[in-house]
Amino acid sequence: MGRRKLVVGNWKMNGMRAHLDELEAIGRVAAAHPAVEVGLCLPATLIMAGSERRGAAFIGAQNCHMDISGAYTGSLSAEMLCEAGASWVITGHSERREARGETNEDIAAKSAAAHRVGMKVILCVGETIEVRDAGRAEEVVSDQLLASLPEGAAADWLAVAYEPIWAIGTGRIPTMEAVASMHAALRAALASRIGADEAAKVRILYGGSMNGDNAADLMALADVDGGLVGGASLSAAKFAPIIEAADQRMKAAA
Ligand SMILES: O=C[C@H](O)COP(=O)(O)O
Repeated sequence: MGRRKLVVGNWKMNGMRAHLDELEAIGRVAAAHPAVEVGLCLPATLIMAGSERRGAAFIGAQNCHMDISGAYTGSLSAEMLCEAGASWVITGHSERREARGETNEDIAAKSAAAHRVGMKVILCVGETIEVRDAGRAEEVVSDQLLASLPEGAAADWLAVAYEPIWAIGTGRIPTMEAVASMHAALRAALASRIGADEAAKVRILYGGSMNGDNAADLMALADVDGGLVGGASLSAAKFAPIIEAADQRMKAAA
């Protein structure tokens, strides 16, 4: 049995209650493509309302704290997000690694905290353009993955998202060969830690300027198991072709 494609929108710091109509429309697209697992990682303010109108899409969060509770003004625990309706959480997004100084250790701890309350995790990794140009992308990103991988990582609760930082929101993506090679390297890195059988079940998503024009090519690559989508997930009209591309690949592989 192959890996089920996973297509997740990351709304980042976008979305007010007025956008819940769009979320509902995405939930309907998800319902029309049950072979694909579809989700939306929302700003925390929309998680509760979004989870009531999500249709067949799951709702996720974009970050969580590593502790259960405590004096952390402005932070949210995994348990709080889960109670609000989030079943998944993104950890290690480059926008938090860079701007918030999150370390690999923080990310492993956040991922473990989410798992402890029964949430699933999308763990993000990716290289800068300087690292890519220096020809060190696979080595650096594989090391980053192993350093931020939580204890006991397993395919039933952890997915990985490869997001080249220079491709996020820029309209640029790596060559298909580079994406294929990176995803294979990441699976090999996972295998070295959790064993080849388990690594073969982990879904590895591509993220960074994925859209309706490039999704089919990206998802046709052997180790690309879906996408983590920013800008193109904000409307059902732009997100639907990506979900459809994933559905086509599921049908082609069946
Ligand atoms: O989490 C999503 C990624 O950062 C990709 O964002 P983007 O699709 O807007 O390039």
